[in-house]
Amino acid sequence: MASSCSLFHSSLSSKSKSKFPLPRHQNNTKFNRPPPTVISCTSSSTYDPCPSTTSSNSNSPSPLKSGRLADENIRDEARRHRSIANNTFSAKYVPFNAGPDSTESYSLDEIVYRSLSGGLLDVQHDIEALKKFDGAYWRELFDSRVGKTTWPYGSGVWSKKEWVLPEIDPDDIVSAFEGNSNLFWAERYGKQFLGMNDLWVKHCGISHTGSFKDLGMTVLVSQVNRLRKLKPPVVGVGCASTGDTSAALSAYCAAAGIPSIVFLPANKISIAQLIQPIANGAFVLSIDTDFDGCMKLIREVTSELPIYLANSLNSLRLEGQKRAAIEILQQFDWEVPDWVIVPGGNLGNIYAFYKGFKMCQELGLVDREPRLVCSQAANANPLYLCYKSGWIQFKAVKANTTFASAIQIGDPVSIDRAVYALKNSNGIVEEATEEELMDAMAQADSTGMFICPHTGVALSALIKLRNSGVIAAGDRTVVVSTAHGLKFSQSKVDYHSKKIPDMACRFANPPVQVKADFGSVMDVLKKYLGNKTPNH
Ligand SMILES: Cc1ncc(COP(=O)(O)O)c(C=O)c1O
Ligand SMILES: N[C@@H](CCOP(=O)(O)O)C(=O)O
Repeated sequence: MASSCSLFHSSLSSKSKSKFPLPRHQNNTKFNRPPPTVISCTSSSTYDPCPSTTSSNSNSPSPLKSGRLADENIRDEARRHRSIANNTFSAKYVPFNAGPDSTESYSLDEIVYRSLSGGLLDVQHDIEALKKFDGAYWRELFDSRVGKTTWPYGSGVWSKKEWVLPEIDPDDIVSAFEGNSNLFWAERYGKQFLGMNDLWVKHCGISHTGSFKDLGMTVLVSQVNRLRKLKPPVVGVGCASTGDTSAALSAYCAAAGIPSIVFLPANKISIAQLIQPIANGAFVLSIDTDFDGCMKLIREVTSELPIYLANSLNSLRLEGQKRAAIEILQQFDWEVPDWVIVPGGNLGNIYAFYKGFKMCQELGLVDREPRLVCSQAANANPLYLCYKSGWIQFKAVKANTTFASAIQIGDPVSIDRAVYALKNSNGIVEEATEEELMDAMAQADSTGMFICPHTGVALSALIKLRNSGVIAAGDRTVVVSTAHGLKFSQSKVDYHSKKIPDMACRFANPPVQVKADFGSVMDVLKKYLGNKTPNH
């Protein structure tokens, strides 16, 4: 931490004379300068995406039962399986939603977050190359990799490597074998509260750092790991965060030995989230502003210093996150659900889901896409307001305090991506008041889950759409749970202690204080049991 500190302080003082590569096309007024030199390299990866088609050295000792040699680790094994054939697949940055005449594109080895016009970028895969294999091929390949420890396919993200970062060498990959998260059948919750029997909760928060951010961060940090071997180096990786991006960034960077820098809005994230980057050795700045203020600062800073931007403005992140959509289809044996409901803040994830579903349809793994719902906290609802205006007008808002603190965002960077995803999936936007989201969370918890308030926001949308008949009782519906409930225990403590001003906390279940004697304990138990009827 001390060395990081001095490194960045000295860099800050030499602000205008940076000799490091700077990102292209920052569209902040401060960034109106000619695009600086960027680093670029031609990919020479020769890794064969399909291990079954590779051959190993015939002079090598005989493999162990697992396929690994006696003195090999899983990375060594992957290295031995490298093919001499050229990699068939590739991807590049292009302007997001560019017209057919656009020729602007960048190698993924360039440091670029914005297009020449200042718009967002997207990672575009060589779809024609991917289409040389049919849907059945891809389904079978992906299915064959689930539940294995083969590097890097044991990861739910890298099991789809050809669709994520096809050209990266497995040696550069930084992975915690993220993904492969539980798709939970919400049997009791669905039946009891919504009359549904095909309701599922995709637990993306049951993950290495407790949120879906791991899915995108393994991709971003792996690419940084690769870039750092090129000249000149990327010194560190930075983000603004409401607590989950920072946790994922710091963990993946720590695993790879890369410095991470996180900008956090002071007193606006949970204690669990605050301690995550601290424990992982990140350089943590607690800044007296909100998330939108931190986001503005990190964009300015990353245009001046050799710090790679890790927020979802960087379209690499979404390549990892889109994989959750593919995994949902896979978990349903490639059947498409009717609805997928996602809580939205900075709005990268809703587009990532759209993109994952779209790719599966385009490449013939499935024949349609689900309808998407994005749900926001009413206290931070710029997308909802835009949707209500008939998509006519987007206006950033001042985000107010919400228990769903990770989505307390008023000026989402991916607004254009979200609008595109929702328009193209016949999507819907909903909002949830504080009471609605906390009640939904408490009810879900009472059926055996332990969800975060953001998942409460998504469930509130489901409740509204069921009540209005938009979502039918028999519709197969997936609610995306984005973080682990344990990160947000304080909100549950407040709710169950009925300590929240102007909130009835109708489903609170406070502990009963009882004297330490047999009679007193028997009295309260008899009263409790008397109120219960057996539940068949
Ligand atoms: C727990 C949680 N849920 C939902 C979101 C919203 O995701 P996005 O910013 O991609 O809309 C975030 C972060 O913003 C988050 O941390
Ligand atoms: N909830 C996020 C907010 C930033 O989103 P990002 O996807 O753009 O990094 C967080 O946890 O920081």
